[in-house]
Amino acid sequence: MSDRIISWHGNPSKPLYTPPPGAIDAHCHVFGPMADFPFSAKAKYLPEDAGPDMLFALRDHLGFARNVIVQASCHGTDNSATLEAIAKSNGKARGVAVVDPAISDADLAALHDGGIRGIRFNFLKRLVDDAPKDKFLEVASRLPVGWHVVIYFEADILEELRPFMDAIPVPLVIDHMGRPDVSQGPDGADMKAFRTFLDSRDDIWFKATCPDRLDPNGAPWNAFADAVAPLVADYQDRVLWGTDWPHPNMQDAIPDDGHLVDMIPRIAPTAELQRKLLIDNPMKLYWPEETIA
Ligand SMILES: O=C(O)c1cc(C(=O)O)oc(=O)c1
Repeated sequence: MSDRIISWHGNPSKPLYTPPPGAIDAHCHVFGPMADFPFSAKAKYLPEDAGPDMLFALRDHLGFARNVIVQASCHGTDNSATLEAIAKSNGKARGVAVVDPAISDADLAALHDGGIRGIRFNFLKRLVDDAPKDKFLEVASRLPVGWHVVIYFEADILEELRPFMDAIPVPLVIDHMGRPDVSQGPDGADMKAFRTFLDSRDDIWFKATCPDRLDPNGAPWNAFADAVAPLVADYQDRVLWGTDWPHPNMQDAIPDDGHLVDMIPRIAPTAELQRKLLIDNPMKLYWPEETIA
């Protein structure tokens, strides 16, 4: 692999929309810094450094209070960079790890102590070499209490993954809604299939994220807003939101993070929907001890 890439905006705008106090960016990543946390030998992209100081500066600039840091594929199963970012956050970040499925129970417990509350299974062939379902199921059956599984897949393998996902005994969180083709509209085949999946269990959550990845027409992402707003309204107690900063692999269409935040009122138009999306829902998954039972 050769040049390191930059996939994030150098000077994102200040959003016009102000998130409510306590709002959580529930999907973001850190890259490196490489000198301290080298990238995986199996990484499919080699980014410039985008460490915790940059992430927390962006959090403040955009008007958020907390982050959920999802282990990026370029760091493989070494969660040190994610753990270091959580440790530096003064309790304002928690995370999702990617683990070798053979991880010991003691190492899972250590991840919990470091602020991890879930593990991620990635099924995108352009990001990972293999995704062993049998091994994933085994580790999913012995996670620390309160953890969930985050799954990243593309819409064309939703049906194929159903038996596997149905067998996971903890809550599921689906990254980027399983990448529907939002240009099909709110009643398109991909959205319908995703709704059927959501209706199969009441503990499937999803992230209404990544208009930049999912809207083939680009900014201002009208197709994304049209397709996703009804989903947020209908599943308002199970939806999360995040920037996806530093936008892995988006170097050819880098989104302005301020504009991403300005999508929030377009997919969640009322104060109540916004509170659920940005505070109540992510708090239940990541800071449950602070929520009233
Ligand atoms: O679509 C992607 O390229 C992508 C990659 C990663 C990662 O490399 O972990 O995470 C994401 O949420 C999205």
